[in-house]
Amino acid sequence: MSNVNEHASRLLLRATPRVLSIAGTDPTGGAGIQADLKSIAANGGYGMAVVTALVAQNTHGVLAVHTPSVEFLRQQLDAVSHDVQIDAVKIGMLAELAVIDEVRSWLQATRPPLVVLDPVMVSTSGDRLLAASAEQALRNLVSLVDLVTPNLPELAVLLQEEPAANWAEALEQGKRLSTATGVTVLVKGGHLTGADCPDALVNSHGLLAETVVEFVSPRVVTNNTHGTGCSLSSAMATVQAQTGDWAASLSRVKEWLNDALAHAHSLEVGSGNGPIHHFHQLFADRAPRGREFSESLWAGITSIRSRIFELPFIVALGNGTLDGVDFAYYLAQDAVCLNTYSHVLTRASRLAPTEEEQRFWANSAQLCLEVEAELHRSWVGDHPQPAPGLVTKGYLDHLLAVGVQGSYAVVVVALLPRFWLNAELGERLQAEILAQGRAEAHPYAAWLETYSNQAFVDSARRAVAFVDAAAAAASSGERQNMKAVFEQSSQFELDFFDSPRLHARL
Ligand SMILES: Nc1ncnc2c1ncn2[C@@H]1O[C@H](COP(=O)(O)OP(=O)(O)O)[C@@H](O)[C@H]1O
Ligand SMILES: Cc1ncc(COP(=O)(O)OP(=O)(O)O)c(N)n1
Repeated sequence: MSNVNEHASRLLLRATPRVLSIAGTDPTGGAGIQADLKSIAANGGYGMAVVTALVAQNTHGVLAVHTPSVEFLRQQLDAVSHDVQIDAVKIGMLAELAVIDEVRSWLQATRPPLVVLDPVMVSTSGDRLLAASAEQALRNLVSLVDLVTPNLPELAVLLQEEPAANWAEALEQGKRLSTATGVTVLVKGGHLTGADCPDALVNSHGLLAETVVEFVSPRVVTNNTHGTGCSLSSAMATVQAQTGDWAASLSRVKEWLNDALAHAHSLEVGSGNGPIHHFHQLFADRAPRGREFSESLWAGITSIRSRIFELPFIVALGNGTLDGVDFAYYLAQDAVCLNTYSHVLTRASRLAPTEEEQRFWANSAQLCLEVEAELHRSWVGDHPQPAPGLVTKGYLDHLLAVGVQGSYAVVVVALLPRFWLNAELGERLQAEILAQGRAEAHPYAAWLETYSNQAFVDSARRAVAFVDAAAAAASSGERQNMKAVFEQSSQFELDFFDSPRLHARL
């Protein structure tokens, strides 16, 4: 423990260290032991847990604390240490004096090779997690550990000083605590304000390359900071048991923690200060299931979809007041588009991994050519094919580039918005017309039928299902690429619907 040389000689590095958390509970899973176990696993350790206190708490605060007897605490501690070789210990909430004394006695008897102490005193919600009468005992415990990780109010209590008002003062306090205890102090900047969130390892006894080794990361704008201190300290215990280098450990842990904060909102746990996303890396890498991927694509273009329905072209198309010049421009450009679209569909068919998909994309390519011919017969007439307008050209260049360079997954996702957005548009406008009882009199009802008929809607559904299957087989990097390409094609669809307003009368 605290003695530096002793620590260095006894610390055996392990790829999967066995890490014991001695801490209180959080039934919502964001802080305490539940957070520690996730944090240890997310950082590559095997987590174990001894409960010091049962805490009825949630993302809003603490309702009650029940502290089991110290005899039972010791039985838990002994049950682990009599059987398992412990590589690192993280100590969190200790609640009261008797608990601190028992943990201290167990540490002295067991002498684990690496101990990190998070001196938990008060939660973010302002509730006490350590009896005021136990503060001195906690101060005395610091010199028995290898790393102590106080937040700014805790650092002040340990030193019996006023809380630091800024980062420079915090570092000075960290130095004083290290000098007094011989221990490395992780000074944390979470409670400060500012665009950055600094943390620093401070050791006044020459253990580090410099007395202060600082790491700064951007401050994540989020309310979901519940359990960050717990997660940081248990991650530090885990990674230090793998690397044996405090600076390298903090650098790695801070990067992980920052991403866990940035992804926290996706968990949607509780209505107060939610937990961080410990397993964001694992979730990002795992293959999506069912319609998960397409649902995330669809949700990602919510604003594009709303903007399409607000376009003057679409509003006028729906209520039948669309100017013939705009409609003619749109149809002529659509005919140009369909031709190239058919080429890219043929490419998708060539790349498709199953016969079913090959047939589907090939049939769609054929249908496109038929719709193009029908457009000429019924709407465009014998007018010569116009040059592609600016938007059409941009969209076609995008589709052709993806068609030439993209994998099957990327090609089909580039084609998807045309199926999906047109099916949505056809269905919604057709329903509007029917609701108004104007199907007979509506000038564009026959054209809208192309996209609202059941066969087209079914095709769109199958295209979505094939994209989901392709995403499930893709790497996470390729899925990111798919999402970007889908958004680009969707943006082009929006611009395409708006192009008559901008270009029809030039
Ligand atoms: N909004 C944030 N953005 C980035 N990092 C943060 C943020 N809030 C806290 N942290 C980091 O979380 C860890 C815990 O910090 P802190 O809030 O100071 O302690 P505690 O959770 O014990 O009160 C530190 O590494 C700190 O830099
Ligand atoms: C059981 C338990 N232990 C510790 C805390 C405090 O967690 P911490 O990571 O310091 O941060 P906040 O949750 O206070 O933001 C806790 N709440 N419960």
